[in-house]
Amino acid sequence: MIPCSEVFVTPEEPNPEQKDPSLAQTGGGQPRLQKRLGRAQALGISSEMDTLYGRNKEEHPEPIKAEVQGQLPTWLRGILLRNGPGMHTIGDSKYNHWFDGLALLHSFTFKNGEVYYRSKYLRSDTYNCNIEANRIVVSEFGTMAYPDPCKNIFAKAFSYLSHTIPEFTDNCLINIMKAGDDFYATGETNFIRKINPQTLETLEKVDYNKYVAVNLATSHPHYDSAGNVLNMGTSIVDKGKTKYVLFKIPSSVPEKEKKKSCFKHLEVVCSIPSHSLLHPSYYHSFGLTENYIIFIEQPFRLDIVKMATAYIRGVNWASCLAYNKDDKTWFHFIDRKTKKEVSTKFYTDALVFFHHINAYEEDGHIIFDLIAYTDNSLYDMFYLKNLDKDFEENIKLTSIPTCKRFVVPLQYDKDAEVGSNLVRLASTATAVKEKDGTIYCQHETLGEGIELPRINYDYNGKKYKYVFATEVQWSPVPTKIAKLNTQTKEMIHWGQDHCWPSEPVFVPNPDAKEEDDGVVLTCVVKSDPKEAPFLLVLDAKTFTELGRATVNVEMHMDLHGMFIPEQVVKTETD
Ligand SMILES: CC1=C(/C=C/C(C)=C/C=C/C(C)=C/C=C/C=C(C)/C=C/C=C(C)/C=C/C=C(\C)C=O)C(C)(C)CCC1
Ligand SMILES: [Fe+2]
Repeated sequence: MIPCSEVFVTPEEPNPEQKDPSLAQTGGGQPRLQKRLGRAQALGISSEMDTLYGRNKEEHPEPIKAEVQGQLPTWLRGILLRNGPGMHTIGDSKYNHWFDGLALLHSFTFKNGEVYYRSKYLRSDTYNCNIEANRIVVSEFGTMAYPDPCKNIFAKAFSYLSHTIPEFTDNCLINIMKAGDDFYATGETNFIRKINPQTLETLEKVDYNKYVAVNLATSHPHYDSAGNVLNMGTSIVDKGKTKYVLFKIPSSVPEKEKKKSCFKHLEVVCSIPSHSLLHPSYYHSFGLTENYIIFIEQPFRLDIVKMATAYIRGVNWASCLAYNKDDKTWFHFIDRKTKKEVSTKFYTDALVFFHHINAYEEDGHIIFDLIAYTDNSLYDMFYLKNLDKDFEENIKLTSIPTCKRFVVPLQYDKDAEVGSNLVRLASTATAVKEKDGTIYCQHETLGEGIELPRINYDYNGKKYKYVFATEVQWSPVPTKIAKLNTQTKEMIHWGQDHCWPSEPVFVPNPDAKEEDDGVVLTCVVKSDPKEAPFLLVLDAKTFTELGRATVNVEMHMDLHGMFIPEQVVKTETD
């Protein structure tokens, strides 16, 4: 447990006398927490951060019927469940970074042509401790939380020693994962939180570390055809080694063990030693084909010594991430049957990426698509101080998100000449044999200015055509959503004035014959706060609007989510 009783503050702690005394009391049950939350939410509306990103959002735990315009397909039944940061100010303390905010879950339930909206803060230990203390008391990636600010350096050092390995946050704000019959909010630490997808209530806290030695784990797991979860995490300097660990969570457990959690049956698939003991790569997702797991070791690395001393040095963990543009990016391919890594060394130039799009095999090659950058300006762009009222003009990415395709020949003529391109498919991507036997890969660009990519997941690991994504140019403003045809590189778009669409989620038509038979769902928030947000339903083939469900609430900008078909979870009105 995170110790709620300790009084922590963030570095920018204001004068304690400015605090509202009604917020300073400790103890008390849920009603008091609720009251404080209300006040915290009110306090979050500051002129400095009065933007769609920084403003605290109210939760709406009871279903609100949306006003539906247009005709939603009758087969669209289930819950769109999404996650993202909703609260960045607690009492007088503020998070530094948008990705630090407290997780706010929200859902749209589709039933008989009607749509119901609800939202609820994840009651993580982090949330409870912060609200109880009425300040940020648990560190997030971009915000280090401190014990009493009056402590001098020696007191800080003592406090540091008693927190040598601080308990990580369980503020799981990034995504939603299905494991077995259950759903979890996920972040990137060793904790995930079970949630009720209908009521959005927070349930058990799961510590991956009890089942597999990882300190960090991705929030973008994959699912195999049997519904097992495949995920990976980093094990930092454990028994003198730093490694990336791939693990599998079974979709079901034997009948006689039904009461046990599926995590008890978690299996380690394999592990990949890190190129560097003290500088493991940061990664946010990985790839999967029918026969291989793809892990990309990018030169965007955590500095473990810096991390271990961050607390005492008064810096956040994010400052311990560094991109080395002169290093290589290594590709690792693990055979899913043998669990062994392909021995040939493949690499490309330095890049930064967060999202794999899809990957597949063709004629002895592995093809994988990423959204990549040439620097780390994306993370920096989301510091809240950058997202104040003039950010649309002032904040610019120095690297545009680029959809890159790599084509990697697993089977090639071992006697091929040094310097020859081993790619035998129609692509401008290359893979050139080098003197030492390593293979240097260069990408083909499929498109630019898209992020938060989604596909028809039935095509995950298979040859595919379509990417659905949010369109951005050089700023953090999502202006449109796009459908990219990876074969022709054509893009079609949906966008309207003042509309900021979220990550588009593809939902297949149950009778689908083609990859894009279905709808695309996106939450649209308005840049004018007086206008109501809506959930947009597009025909995935043509990107024409089928309908929209408008909800008169202040909706948060979110990150990721999933659609849960009705047969998987009964809808709330059942
Ligand atoms: C949202 C919009 C856009 C795009 C957004 C993108 C590309 C978002 C990517 C999000 C990522 C990479 C989120 C990662 C979050 C990571 C977190 C919260 C990690 C926490 C880890 C902790 C606390 C671990 C500590 C570990 C230690 C200390 C280990 O020693 C655009 C750009 C499309 C525009 C519209 C909106
Ligand atoms: Fe992500």
